[in-house]
Amino acid sequence: MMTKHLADIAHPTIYKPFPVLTKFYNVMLVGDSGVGKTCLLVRFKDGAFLAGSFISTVGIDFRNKVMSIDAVKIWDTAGQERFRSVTHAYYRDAHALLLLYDVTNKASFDNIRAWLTEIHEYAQQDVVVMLLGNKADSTHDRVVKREEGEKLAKEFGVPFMETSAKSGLNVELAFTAVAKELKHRTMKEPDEPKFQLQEYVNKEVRTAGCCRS
Ligand SMILES: Nc1nc2c(ncn2[C@@H]2O[C@H](COP(=O)(O)OP(=O)(O)OP(=O)(O)O)[C@@H](O)[C@H]2O)c(=O)[nH]1
Repeated sequence: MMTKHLADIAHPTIYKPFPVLTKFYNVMLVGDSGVGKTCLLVRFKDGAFLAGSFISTVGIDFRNKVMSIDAVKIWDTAGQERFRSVTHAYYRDAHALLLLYDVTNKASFDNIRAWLTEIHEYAQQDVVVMLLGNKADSTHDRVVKREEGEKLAKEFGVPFMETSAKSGLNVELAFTAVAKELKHRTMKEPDEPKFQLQEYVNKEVRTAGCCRS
């Protein structure tokens, strides 16, 4: 066990206590089963990809991550219908929702409208929602074009990007962007302009297959 000596405590330059984090933003991952919610969380949290056999989330799970902006508590929900009543209970505490579909699965894209209806029903009115087209690395199996995701996002007025839990494409950005928006809302002076989430995303986003990803 580590001990702290009084002599160290008397010299604040030597002993700096850890900063006390007072704020955790709740970020919830939602979308059909198998779209890659758990993988996205693991990629963001640990920088790794969970390849191989697919183990469905049961109910709900969470992980904390301290970012340079602030800390986030990420709630990984089960996409399976049978857990829906469990996950509904968590919506109202969510500050942001990352809504995922899988670019290789048309049904998961078609279900986005139903997910948005559900969000509307159970989440707070001012919740930050971002649409993510995951598995953008799967070039050969892709059935949903990036433009289709962009169009749907525009229709609902939410920011959009494609991600890949496998390659890491835009994963950090998705979480950073919502954390920046939330932080800005909390800290903003009354006369300060609003944080332009969509503009920030447009500036930072990388495209699948592009050399900059
Ligand atoms: N190619 C590719 N495969 C992915 C990606 N993300 C997830 N997968 C695969 O997709 C499958 C499902 O991933 P999960 O993260 O478990 O899906 P989920 O959305 O959490 O599923 P539920 O827990 O049932 O809601 C796994 O076999 C992953 O390896 C990705 O970005 N690219």
